[in-house]
Amino acid sequence: MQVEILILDFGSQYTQLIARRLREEGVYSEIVPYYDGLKAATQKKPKGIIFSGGPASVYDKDAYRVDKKIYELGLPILGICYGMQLITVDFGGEVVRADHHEYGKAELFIDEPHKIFKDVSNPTIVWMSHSDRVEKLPNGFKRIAHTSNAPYAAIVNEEKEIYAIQFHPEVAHSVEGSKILRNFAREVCGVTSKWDMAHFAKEQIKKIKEQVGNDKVICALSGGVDSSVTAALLHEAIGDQLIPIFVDTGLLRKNEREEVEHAFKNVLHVPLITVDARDKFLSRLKGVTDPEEKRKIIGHTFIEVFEEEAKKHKDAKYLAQGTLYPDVIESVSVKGPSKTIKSHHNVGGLPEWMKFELIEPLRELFKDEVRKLGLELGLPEDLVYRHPFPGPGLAIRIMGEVNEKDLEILREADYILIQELKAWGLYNKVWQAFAVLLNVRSVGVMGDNRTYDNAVAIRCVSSTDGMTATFSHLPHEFLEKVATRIINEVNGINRVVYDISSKPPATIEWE
Ligand SMILES: Nc1ncnc2c1ncn2[C@@H]1O[C@H](COP(=O)(O)OP(=O)(O)OP(=O)(O)O)[C@@H](O)[C@H]1O
Ligand SMILES: O=c1[nH]c(=O)c2[nH+]cn([C@@H]3O[C@H](COP(=O)(O)O)[C@@H](O)[C@H]3O)c2[nH]1
Ligand SMILES: NC(=O)CC[C@H](N)C(=O)O
Ligand SMILES: [Mg+2]
Repeated sequence: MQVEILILDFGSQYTQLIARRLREEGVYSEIVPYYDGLKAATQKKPKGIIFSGGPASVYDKDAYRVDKKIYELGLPILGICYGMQLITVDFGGEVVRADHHEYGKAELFIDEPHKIFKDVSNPTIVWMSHSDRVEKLPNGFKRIAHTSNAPYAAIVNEEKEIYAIQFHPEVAHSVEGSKILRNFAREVCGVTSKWDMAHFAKEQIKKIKEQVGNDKVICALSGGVDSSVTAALLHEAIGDQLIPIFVDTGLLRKNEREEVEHAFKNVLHVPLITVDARDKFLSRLKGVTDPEEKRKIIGHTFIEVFEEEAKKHKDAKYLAQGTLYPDVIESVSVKGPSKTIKSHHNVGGLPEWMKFELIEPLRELFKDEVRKLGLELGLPEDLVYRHPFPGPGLAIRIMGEVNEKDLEILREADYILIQELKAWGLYNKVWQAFAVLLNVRSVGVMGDNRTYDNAVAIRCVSSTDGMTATFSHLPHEFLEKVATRIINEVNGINRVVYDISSKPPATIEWE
C-alpha cells in the first residue's frame, strides 16, 4: 500500500483520528511512533508528514523530539498542537505555558487565504486542547490565522511548506477539520490517488496469492466480523487452500453454531470445519468461579484445541487472523504499558504454539472499514453488522460457576433480547447488547405462588471502539417488553434489571 501521508505519533489521544479522517477523504495514511519518523519517511516515501499532538510540553527535559533531518527531506509537514509547538522550537521560536488553558471550541479567524484553508469559512469553529502556546514565531514563519486566545493559531513557512496549527482538525468538533486535512493532502502535498475498499480488497487478494502460493492457510473463525472478513478475503484469494476452523466451545449463543455454519457453507461457499469441544471447555470450567481464572482456562483450552487441529493439516504453513489497526497501534504506541483489567483472549494473538507464518490482511484497517470491506466481499449484512462477541462467550456472562443448566437459561434470555432489539429496529443502533445471569436469587410471585429464582441483567451500550461506553437510552416500553417476555418464557428467571453503568468506571462485560 503506498502511504500518501505519514503520521508521527507523539502520544495524542486523537492520533488515530487523523488517519481515519484522511482515509475517509480517500487518502491512505499510516501512523508510526515519532522516534521511527525519519526512518519510516525515508522508506515509505509519503507525499507529506503530519506531527500529532501529545501530552508532553516541548520545554520539558525529556520531551519527545524528532531527528531534525526530517525537515530536510523536502516534504510538506503539518504540525498539530504539540506538533506545532515542536516545529516552533525546532525553528528557533518560543513556546511558553499559557496563562489559561484552552479546552473546547474556539472561533478561528483566517488572516490570510492559504491552500490549507481552501473552501473553509471565515471564521470557522475549531477545537482546542492545550495549555502551552507559541509565544514567539519561529524563523521563516508567518501567522495565517488566530483565535481570541491564541494569537498564533495557524502559521506557515511558505518556502519549506511547513504548516503548524494549534487546534485539532481531526476531532469532529472542528467543523471543517476534515476539509483542512484534505486540503493539506490534496492541495499542499499533491496527493491525487483515491483510496477505497474495492481498491484495498484487490491489492490484498493479489498479495495473499503471491505470498501463499500452493500452501494452505488455517484461519480461526468465530463468526465475528473480524475473522469472518479475514476468511472471506482469503477464500477469494486462495479458494480451497483455506482451512477455516470454528470451535464450538459450548459457550456460544442460541443457534450460533448453526448460523455460522450456514453462513459459511451456504452463503459464502466456504467449507467450514467445526470442532466440537464443548465437553473439554465445560469440564475444565467446573467449579471455577473467579473471572480471571475462567478467562485463562478458556484461553488455554482454545490453544490446545487449535494445536490438535493443526496437527491434522501438516501442509498448512500459514495462520490467518483478524488483527485490526487499533490492535497494532496499541502495541507500538508511544504510551506506556497499561494495566491489565481483564485478560482478553485472542486465539491468534498467542504465538507460542506457532510454527506458522502469520497472515493479517486487516492489520491496516479500523472496524468500520472492515465492515465496509465485508460488504464489498459480499458478506451478508447481518454478519457484517453483528455485535462483537467475546471469545470466552457466555462463560463471562454467568456470574460464578458455569454449568449447562445456567447456559441454557442465559441463551434463552439473550435470544429474547436480541429478537426484540431487531423487532424494534434497535439492533443496529446499539454497539453491543446481551443478557447476564446474575446468580442472585430473589422472591417473586407468579400465579399466586411464591418463586425464589434467578435474576438477569440486560446490558446495552453505545460505543465506537469498546474502549469507552455509555449505557443505551432505550425506550421504557421496549425494556418492559423484554423483561415481560424473559420472565414469562424463561424458566428459572423471575426478575430482570437494566444495567445503567458506563465504562469507565464499569466495563462492558461483567467479568
Ligand atoms: N469459537 C471460536 N472458534 C474459532 N476461533 C475463535 C472463536 N472465538 C474466537 N476466535 C478467534 O479469536 C479471535 C478474536 O475474537 P474477537 O471476538 O476479538 O474477533 P471476532 O470474533 O473475529 O470479531 P468480533 O469482534 O466482531 O466478535 C477471532 O478473530 C477468532 O480468530
Ligand atoms: O475477543 C474478545 N475476547 C475477550 O476475552 C473479551 N473480553 C471482552 N471482550 C469484548 O471487548 C469489549 C470491551 O469489553 P470490556 O469493557 O468488558 O473489557 C466488548 O466488546 C467485549 O465484548 C472480549 N473480546
Ligand atoms: N493536545 C496537545 O498536543 C497538547 C500539547 C501540549 N501538551 C499543551 O498542553 O499545549
Ligand atoms: Mg468475536
